[in-house]
Amino acid sequence: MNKEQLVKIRRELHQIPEPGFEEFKTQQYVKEKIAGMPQDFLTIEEWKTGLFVFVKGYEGHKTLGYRTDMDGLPIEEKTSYSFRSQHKGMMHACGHDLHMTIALGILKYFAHNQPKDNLLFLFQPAEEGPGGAKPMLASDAFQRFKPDEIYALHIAPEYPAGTIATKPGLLFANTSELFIDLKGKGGHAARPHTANDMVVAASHLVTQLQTIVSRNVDPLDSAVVTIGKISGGTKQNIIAETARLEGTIRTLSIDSMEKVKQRIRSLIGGIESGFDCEAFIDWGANYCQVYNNEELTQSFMDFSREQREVELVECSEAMTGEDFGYFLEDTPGVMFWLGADTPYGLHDARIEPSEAAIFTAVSHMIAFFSKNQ
Ligand SMILES: CC(=O)N[C@@H](CCC[C@H](N)C(=O)O)C(=O)O
Repeated sequence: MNKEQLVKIRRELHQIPEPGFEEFKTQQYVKEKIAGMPQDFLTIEEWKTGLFVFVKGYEGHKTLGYRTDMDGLPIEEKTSYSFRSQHKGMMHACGHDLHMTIALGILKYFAHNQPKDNLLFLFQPAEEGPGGAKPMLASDAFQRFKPDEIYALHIAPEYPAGTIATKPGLLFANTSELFIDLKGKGGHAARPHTANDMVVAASHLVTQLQTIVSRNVDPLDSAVVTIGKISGGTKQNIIAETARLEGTIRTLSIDSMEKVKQRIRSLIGGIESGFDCEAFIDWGANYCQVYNNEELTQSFMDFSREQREVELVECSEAMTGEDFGYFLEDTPGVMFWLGADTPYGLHDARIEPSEAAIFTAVSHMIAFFSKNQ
């Protein structure tokens, strides 16, 4: 696939971001692109709103997996693009449009040039939540095609295009979503003594949650508790009967995740008794850490170091989450960051990743998967 075709695909995908497990147009688009490739070595199987594409190798002694995510985020786009999202309130703000384009670019090459080993391409829905990796891993199709190794990438705004950054072992954190509903008693704004205000209770809780990382987690470990959304009440002169906090927890160690959750339960117990209200916790989707296989990562890094068009960086672990961690629990493999050179971070409405990153990744992964041919 030439650069112009790759850019066209990325821009078309950018315009149709969809939520997790609702990637209907995206799946259709990807299917049409694959249908336009030679079919001789391909077996395609739909899985929910995702796809498995198996490429039969001419020797086929082992199977190498390559996974891309597919979903967008509920963000109103603020880029300068002429090809902005056509789905109001949704945006590819985490690079999944680039990730899918890269997967299609690699796949097209091997649809034309039969690989020695089998390849399995996984187009995975719902990475941003509620998590497509775990059920995809448990699916019959995955168990049938079962890769021996698995690879994936994620764009990294902070590195220049042409950079690949990774490390053996722990790369991304353990995560848990966090939803807390508070229920008190509504009333007239002028009569607070007859009501039980959940805006006040929620405000106290948000402040108390900030003490977990600073006071309860070992300073030499790392954790994050972020409340990304708070809602409650109905009108400025009505005391709120309910409030809801939505957030996420990140920890580098598995033990700290349990400890943070325990502290959240205790603080919520305190809010319930202190504010005479009821509280309900939902931990939402939990993702295990992304842990790169040491040996495969060393060999991927050695290979990358030798490629002149790539700048390899050995990075530190990050507090981002990725349900690709579930594939790595099952199958040895490697995840890496792909430099995409934009001043705006992941999940920012203004992010404009460099499309040059697509070309780097496509040629790098074609060379990597071809290295033993
Ligand atoms: C790479 C990236 O940004 N991943 C997401 C994963 C979301 C996990 C889950 N929905 C949560 O919010 O905990 C991230 O936010 O790190």
